[in-house]
Amino acid sequence: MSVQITEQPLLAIENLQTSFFTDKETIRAVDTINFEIQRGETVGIVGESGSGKSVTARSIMGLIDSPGRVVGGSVRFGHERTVERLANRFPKRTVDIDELRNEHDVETLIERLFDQGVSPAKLTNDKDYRNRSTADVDAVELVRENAVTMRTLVERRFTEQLGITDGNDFIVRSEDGGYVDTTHAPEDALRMIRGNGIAMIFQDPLTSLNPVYTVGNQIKEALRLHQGLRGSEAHKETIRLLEDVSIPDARRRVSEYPHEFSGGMRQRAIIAMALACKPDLLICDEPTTALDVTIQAQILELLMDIQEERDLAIMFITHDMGVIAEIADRVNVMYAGELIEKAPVEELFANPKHPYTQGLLESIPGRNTDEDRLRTIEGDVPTPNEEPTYCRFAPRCPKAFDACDTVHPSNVDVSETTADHTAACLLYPDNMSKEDAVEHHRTLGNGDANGGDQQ
Ligand SMILES: Nc1ncnc2c1ncn2[C@@H]1O[C@H](COP(=O)(O)OP(=O)(O)OP(=O)(O)O)[C@@H](O)[C@H]1O
Ligand code: NI
Repeated sequence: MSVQITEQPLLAIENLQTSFFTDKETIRAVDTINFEIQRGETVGIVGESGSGKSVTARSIMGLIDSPGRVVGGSVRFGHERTVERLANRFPKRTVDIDELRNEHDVETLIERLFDQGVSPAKLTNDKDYRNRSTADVDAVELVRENAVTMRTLVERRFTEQLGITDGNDFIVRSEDGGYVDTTHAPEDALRMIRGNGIAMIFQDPLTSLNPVYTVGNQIKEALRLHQGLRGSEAHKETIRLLEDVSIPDARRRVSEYPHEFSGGMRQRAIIAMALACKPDLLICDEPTTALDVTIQAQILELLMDIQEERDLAIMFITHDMGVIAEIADRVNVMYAGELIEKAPVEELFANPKHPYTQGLLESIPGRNTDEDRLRTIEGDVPTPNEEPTYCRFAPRCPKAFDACDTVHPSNVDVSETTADHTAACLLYPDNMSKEDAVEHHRTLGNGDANGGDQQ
């Protein structure tokens, strides 16, 4: 697997918060989560039913409908081709970081924010500055240590507060990599992104295929929309795509209807349709759940092959830890709207830290000594309908103690060997005493450690 190391991730999710406002309550379906996807890698999102996986995917795609809304944070998609195309189409809503840098002095801007009472914790994610007040930190220091740059100011949208943009922008351009923020993009921009930048496949292939058109015609339509192909050119490309996803006898099957395809073949057709958009990121929401185990394995194999060929990044959603082990490079574990553990896949399986992850791993068939007595975590995921001032997993947690009911755990580093492993649990960091760890989380929670920058 070739994971290209570039400064900018392909996708950066920062403090994303999506809620559903029902008559009865506000459901915080995605509650302030942070993660990144690099080019060409597979990031798994795992968690039980109701943990917020699908809402995360739909938030990225700009597909949240009323009564739901993205209420905070950002989703930055950084593929150059998409950024260029959108910047050309929406020039008035594009901000150029390099231009801003020429026009303004970052130090002065930071000082102005300090004067308005903005704390370093809100300006930077840098741990060294998290819990310090503006009185303890000066602008020069932040700039010198690269803890705040023009890019951070733009990303965190202080530009509007500073009056250097109108705050209407959702496209950021820069020599060293720009991005499009899908949470602030209008519908016509989102359609352009969904067309070429990010494609999504769902659990049930039937809902994604129209029963009244042949499979071939539906792929051709995608090719016409996203690549401008028509006629025999489109026909040839359609057959090539069907062959790419290993549909046998593609020349004949191109003119068949979805109901003539088996479940596995339909899912292959859906993947072909997603590929017709030439996406850079493919979001798969439980694409194999409805399939039997053998077919499931074939589809996973297919996705991995395609990924290698096309240098495609994949975000793979599943509740199945076994599937995660097969396909993911890095894993995000979600629980009740929150991201509670994050690690490279080998590290997560060898060294799960959060009691919830440990529970999920114990429930994989074959990992227990006694296979018949499959252990699952007792109870259900609670509906996240209030602000977490406690640990949402505590009621089901075998390791819960008093403080879990009154202190909300933040994600902290949990590994000596990799900086890439975090968990949100009061038991960590485990090089601290329990009391100190709890105190640490209490301060992180109060100190706005995640830099929640928007309402
Ligand atoms: N349209 C909606 N209206 C109200 N609440 C919703 C809506 N969509 C999702 N939710 C709530 O958001 C939370 C997260 O749902 P989500 O579908 O993201 O879970 P999931 O992790 O994808 O679960 P599954 O594995 O079952 O697909 C749940 O509490 C769910 O009830
Ligand atoms: Ni789901």
